[in-house]
Amino acid sequence: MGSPSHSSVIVVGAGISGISAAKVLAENGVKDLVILDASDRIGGRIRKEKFGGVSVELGAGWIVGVGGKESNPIWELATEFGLRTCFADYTNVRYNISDRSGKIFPREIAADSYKKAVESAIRKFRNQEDVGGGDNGSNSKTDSPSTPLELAIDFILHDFEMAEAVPLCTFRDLGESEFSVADERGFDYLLYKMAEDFLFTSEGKILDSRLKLNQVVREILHWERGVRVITEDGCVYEADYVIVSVSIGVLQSDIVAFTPLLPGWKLEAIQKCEIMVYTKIFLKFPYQFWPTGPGKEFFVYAHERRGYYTFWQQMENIYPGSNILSVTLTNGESKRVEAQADEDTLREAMEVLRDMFGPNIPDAIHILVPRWWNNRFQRGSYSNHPIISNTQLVHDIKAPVGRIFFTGEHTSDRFSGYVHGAYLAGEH
Ligand SMILES: Cc1cc2nc3c(=O)[nH]c(=O)nc-3n(C[C@H](O)[C@H](O)[C@H](O)COP(=O)(O)OP(=O)(O)OC[C@H]3O[C@@H](n4cnc5c(N)ncnc54)[C@H](O)[C@@H]3O)c2cc1C
Repeated sequence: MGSPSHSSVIVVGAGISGISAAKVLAENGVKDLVILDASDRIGGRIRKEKFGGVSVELGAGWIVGVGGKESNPIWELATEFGLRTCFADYTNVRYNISDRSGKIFPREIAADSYKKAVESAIRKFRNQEDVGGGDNGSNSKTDSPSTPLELAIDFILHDFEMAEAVPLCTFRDLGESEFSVADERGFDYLLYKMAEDFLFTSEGKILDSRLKLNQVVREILHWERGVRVITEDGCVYEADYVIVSVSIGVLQSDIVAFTPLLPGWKLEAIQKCEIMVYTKIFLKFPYQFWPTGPGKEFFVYAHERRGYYTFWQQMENIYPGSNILSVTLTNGESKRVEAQADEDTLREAMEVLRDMFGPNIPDAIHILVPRWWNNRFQRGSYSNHPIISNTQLVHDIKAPVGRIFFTGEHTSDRFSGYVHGAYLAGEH
């Protein structure tokens, strides 16, 4: 092993927060930096993959919060770099709910259930606010969803929208519209364009030796005058400061050891932050058998098990003629599906589709099941701070410890969970 390289700053993680942090440093004259990422690419949870002849986004796929009083910086970048997007048309989603026999619930019944679910969520939110952030158990039994329709609506509201029930900053300040990324170059094209400003690139590739991929950080030693970062393959990097941008799930796991240990308040904040697992499964068909057109982009399946292949998107708006459907699972269902063989997932998804569209639809010819929970460099999809911002928790999660700084979507006080939150946290 040669003597360790020394730089001013080491950035751990080349997701959007790590890249935006490094860019701001470079713009401010800090050019001797090193960016280490465990995987073989930049982007982290922004990740495209070729599937069924097009580029699908396994991670972030929507630019959320557009058209409000404040501008969404990711929307600005997308516009500047000509990223192809299309409007995500959720308008009719609550009326496209099928029961297990394929019948669409009548509009008035769906609307009524939806209204009740929103009212109940608002009541719960207000009660939590009154008791200062804790859940006082006010989600009474009578409020709890129990029928397949109620469970489906509860899933849409809580695992998807939330905007209608609680004043999330993203929707309140940035706007209520969402746009799907519909660009063959992928959402991560924005990261390459950002990197071009401060790293050496050629023909769409980053060739700068300051970006080091396949470097799994296992230990961060820190003392009064500097830091030392040690990777799984024994490389040692020294610097004046380190910025850690790995996900909250990675921080909760034992992959990165801090020596000396992080202080108790920091460890407590890290452990308190909840992680959401969110999985988009893609299915490719020989031909399209689902309805298309305005108000048909999303459809919902109501089952007695909450979150069981509930939320579907047809990708005709994004990639016309691609014959691809995507279904979203979350948390327990995501983990269950990650643990089983893809053929079992395909069989389950086909049973659900045959419930909705009848027995004669064709089998899917390909399936793609991302595994965010079992990816040791992610350990989940995004942070889920308690809805009522616990100011102390957010403060502690992002607070530096000596020469160690923390960034990433989970450190954003206003926009945690989102790409724009990660980007702004990195800049900050
Ligand atoms: C399925 C899914 C759907 C989503 N949908 C949306 C959406 O539609 N819109 C939206 O705004 N947001 C969405 N998000 C959230 C969004 O993707 C994230 O908030 C954002 O990309 C996080 O960026 P980050 O830089 O904080 O973290 P990351 O992108 O996770 O970057 C951290 C980097 O650290 C690296 N790393 C981890 N461990 C180590 C280690 N030990 N050593 C070295 N490197 C390490 C990782 O490889 C990774 O590249 C979604 C996320 C997922 C997973």
